[in-house]
Formats: sequence, C-alpha cells, structure tokens
Amino acid sequence: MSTAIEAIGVGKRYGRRGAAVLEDCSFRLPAGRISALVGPNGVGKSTLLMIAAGLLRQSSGRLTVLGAAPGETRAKIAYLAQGKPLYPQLSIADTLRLGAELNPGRWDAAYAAQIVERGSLGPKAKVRSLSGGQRTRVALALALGKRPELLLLDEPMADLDPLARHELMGTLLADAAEHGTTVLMSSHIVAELADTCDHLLLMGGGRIRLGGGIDDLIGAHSLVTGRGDLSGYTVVESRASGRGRTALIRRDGPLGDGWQVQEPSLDELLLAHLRSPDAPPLITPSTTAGAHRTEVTA
Ligand SMILES: Nc1ncnc2c1ncn2[C@@H]1O[C@H](COP(=O)(O)OP(=O)(O)OP(=O)(O)O)[C@@H](O)[C@H]1O
Repeated sequence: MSTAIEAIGVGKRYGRRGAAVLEDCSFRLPAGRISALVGPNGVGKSTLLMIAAGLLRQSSGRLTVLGAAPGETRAKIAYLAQGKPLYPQLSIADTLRLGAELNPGRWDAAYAAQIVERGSLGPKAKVRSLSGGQRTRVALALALGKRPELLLLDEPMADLDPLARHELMGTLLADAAEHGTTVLMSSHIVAELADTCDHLLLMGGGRIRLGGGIDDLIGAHSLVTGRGDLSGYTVVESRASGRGRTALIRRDGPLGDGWQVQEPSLDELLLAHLRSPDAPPLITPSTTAGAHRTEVTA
C-alpha cells in the first residue's frame, strides 16, 4: 500500500520563542484513505495541514507527501484553507477559469462545473454575493476540479447545510473510490466523520495520539460497564455509573465476569480520548511512520 503522507518527528514553533505546536509528530497516512484529522481547538490541525500543503515549513523532523517534499508535489495536492479564500470580485465562471489556468493538464472543467451546478449556483454570480456555504461549494469545486491525488481540507463542512454536506461528502467519497484520491480533512463534526471517513488521526499534545483505520481503532477498544478489577488493562477513561463504572479500555485480553462489554461508537471512542489527554497513544501498524517506508526525502 503506497503512502500519501509520512511525518517523522515533525516539530513546529511559530517564531523562535513560541511554544511548540507540533512536537515529535510521527504518522503515516496510507494512500486512498479518507482520513479525519481531529483534536481540540488550537492543537495544531491547521498547522499540520499547511505543512503538508507546502505552505508552511516545519521547524524540525521530516514530512513527505506522495513520496517527496511537500513543495515538490504541489501540482498533485489540493488544499482548502479554513477561511475558503477566493477572490470576491470574480464571478464563479471566472473563478473556475482561474482554476483551469492554474492547473494546466490536470483541470477537469466538466467536473468542477457539475459541483457548482448541483448547488444551483449561476456561473455569473460574484463570489462576494455568495453565502458562506455557497462559497465552500465553489472552493471545493476549485479543489476537486484539479483532480488532486491528495486533498487537504481544513474544516470543510463547518458552514454547509446538512443536505449540502451530505451531497458534497458523497461526491468526495465517490471521487476517492473512483480515482483513489487520498483525503485528509480536519473536522469537529464527529457524526459526519463516521459516515464519510475510513481512517482517523487524533491529535493531542502536539502529536498523533490515535491513528489508524476507524474499524481497527474501534476494534482495539471495548466499552465496559460493571464492577471489578481493570488493573491489568489499559484504561483510557473510567467514570462512575449507576451500575458500578463505565470504562473505555484497550482490548488487552479477556475480561473477568461481571462486565458488560460493548463495542464503542466512533463518538464514544473520540470523546473518551479527548477527555483523557494522558491516555497512552495507539497508532496501528499501517499508520506507523517508517513501517512501510522504502525511501524518504527531506
Ligand atoms: N501564524 C501564527 N503565529 C503564531 N501562532 C500561531 C500561528 N498560527 C497558529 N498559531 C498557534 O498555533 C496553535 C495551533 O493552531 P492551529 O490553527 O494549527 O490549531 P487547530 O487545531 O487548527 O485549531 P482549531 O480547531 O481551532 O481550528 C495555536 O495555539 C495557535 O494560536
């Protein structure tokens, strides 16, 4: 399985004396996955996406995108920033024309136009006259029209209505399935991620704390309720409940009697890890940096 992004010991400080935003951040994102990038506000998700997009340089460590330094692969990457920057004075048609000019040889005009049309947007409408969600649609058309191999999206769903979100995420899924596009998108909307993503990177303390296929990560945990001894297990979170306690644990081995065991939902898995920033990290083998590596350039 080829690699879309590989980070090895990546660190980032803004300014010489700034606090470390990323610290020894290591992971591998296999190609073709639709991965959620999750974590609390200010943890460094945008910073990591900008480094992968080649717009910001890490302070230490190595990061490769599609096998090369991010700046060298820019033609194959589309990045959609949080603020969805577009030229307000341009019309939608002009914006898409700009996309064609900036991406010679790659631009899929019919596809970009289709994404815009599905939002009932007229090509003559000026970008400045669009709502936040409509702007997102145009920005996504610009990103997808490039037919990127890697799509980096910073909170793409925040201002979309539920129908538009569903439709555009469906487009992303179909695109990834048909063309093998790798998608890495930051989001706080966990319910939507469960339907869209098959891979997860959870950030905390400047690094990846949970990384892997969502099914594998869920399968590595149990939600247990009852009374008894959990001292032999890795307990991510434990809370008192009416029937003793409820805990999210790693499946380190068989549990004794007295525990009711359930598979956690993605929501339960994420919330438990977000509430327990000191829980030991878990990065599955396919997401471990270096494990599948053949060559890394600086
Ligand atoms: N240009 C900058 N100069 C100095 N500090 C910055 C700069 N950009 C980001 N930071 C700091 O880096 C940290 C990480 O910011 P970043 O935007 O990457 O977080 P995030 O996880 O994307 O947050 P959110 O979920 O709120 O969007 C924050 O503490 C932020 O204040």
